Parts: sequence; C-alpha cells; structure tokens
Amino acid sequence: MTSGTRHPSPPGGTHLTVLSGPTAVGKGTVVERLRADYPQIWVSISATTRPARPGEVNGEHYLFLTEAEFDQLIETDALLEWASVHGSARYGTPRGPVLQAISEGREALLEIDLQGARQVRQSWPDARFVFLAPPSWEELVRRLVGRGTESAEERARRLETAREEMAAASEFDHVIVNGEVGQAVEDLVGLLGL
Ligand SMILES: Nc1nc2c(ncn2[C@@H]2O[C@H](COP(=O)(O)OP(=O)(O)O)[C@@H](O)[C@H]2O)c(=O)[nH]1
Ligand SMILES: Nc1ncnc2c1ncn2[C@@H]1O[C@H](COP(=O)(O)OP(=O)(O)O)[C@@H](O)[C@H]1O
Repeated sequence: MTSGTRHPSPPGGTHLTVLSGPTAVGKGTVVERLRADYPQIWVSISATTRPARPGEVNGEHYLFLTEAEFDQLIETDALLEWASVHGSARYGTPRGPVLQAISEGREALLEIDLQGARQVRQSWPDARFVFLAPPSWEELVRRLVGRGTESAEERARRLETAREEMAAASEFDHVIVNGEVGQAVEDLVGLLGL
C-alpha cells in the first residue's frame, strides 16, 4: 500500500520508533502519558478518514480527511504507510512531518496498526519496532469491554483481529507488557535511549 520509497538509516542510529499492538492493549493511553511526561519526543499525527468524535480536534488528535483528500495523499506519495483498520476507515502517516522531526534530531514515534508497521519495515528497515502486549488475553478482553466504546459485535470483530496481531509479536524488535501504564512508558522511553 506504500510506495517503494526507502529511507536510509540516519547517522548515529535510528530515531524512528514504531509502536503497535492489539486493540485495547492501551496504546492510546501509553502514548498520551508519554506526550505529557516527555514532550521532547515527537509523536506523529495520523491522517484518517474516520469522522472526528466529540472533543477531538483536527490537527491535534488526527488530521480528519475526506476520502478524496486521503486518495490525494496516496497519489502524491505523501504517506509513509497507510492501511484500512477495523474494516472501516483508512489511517496513514504523513511522511513529511516525520522526516522533518528526524532532521531536527528528535526522537519520532508512530502509533500505528500491524499492517502499517509491516509497511514501515519495508521502507525503513532500521526503525525500532515495539509491540505493546497485554499481561494476558483475559486482561485484553477486560480492557476492551471496560472501555465501553464498541458494540458487542464490533468487539468480537476486533478480538478476532487481535488474535492475529498477538501472533505477530515475534516480528517486533521489542515487546513491552502494558501491566502498569507508568512502567510501560518508562520501558518505552528506555528503548529510545532517553
Ligand atoms: N496503519 C496505521 N494505523 C493507524 C494510524 N493511526 C492510527 N492507527 C491505528 O488505527 C486504529 C485506530 O483505532 P480506533 O480504536 O478505531 O480509534 P482511535 O481511537 O483513533 O485509536 C489503531 O489500531 C491504531 O493503531 C496510522 O497512521 N497508520
Ligand atoms: N496499563 C493499564 N492498566 C489497566 N487499564 C489500562 C491500561 N492501559 C490502558 N488501560 C485501559 O484499557 C482501555 C483501552 O486502552 P486504549 O488506550 O484505548 O487502547 P488502544 O489505544 O490500544 O486501543 C482503556 O479503558 C484504558 O483506560
């Protein structure tokens, strides 16, 4: 789904980290805490075709785009990766801001799904790939139910995908278990060398 553009490893090692993990493992929660506690880390803002939820700000949580606008980004090779997630909306990482942040010497973090992580692996093989795992399958289900944002039918669909995603953990360079949020953030920051 991405172009064939490859990015060379920058001198001094990689500054790009990709965080993935199954639905409801706590990716959003961990990244939110990281943003608050470590503002020096640059976090990518994804483009998406899903509608904004109440309280979400365009350009802050996501770039909310129409299908045509998203198509335009694909056609102009402006996305580092993109994927249809949970069968509905498309999500993608704008390439320019990532390159800009890295050229400024900042640590850059992408929170994207497994399909996106695999694409970044193709174009940016030296990036650091981190899988956020739940303490157990039962706890993952508890978090998904506890969040209360999906219908039972949607939850079942997501758990099906989550089973496949859990099986892909070994593709990643590092696995962090999200037992306690603060500890998971510290583990992640440790990998970034901060
Ligand atoms: N490939 C890809 N996946 C993304 C991107 N941004 C977010 N995602 C994934 O899309 C999913 C969004 O999930 P959802 O629960 O519907 O909404 P959220 O509240 O926006 O996270 C999560 O699995 C994210 O990891 C992106 O830029 N690229
Ligand atoms: N370490 C944790 N311990 C307990 N509950 C957590 C933890 N991390 C996240 N949660 C809860 O789990 C649910 C899913 O977290 P969320 O960040 O929305 O997941 P994701 O972004 O991976 O889909 C939320 O209700 C969140 O408050």
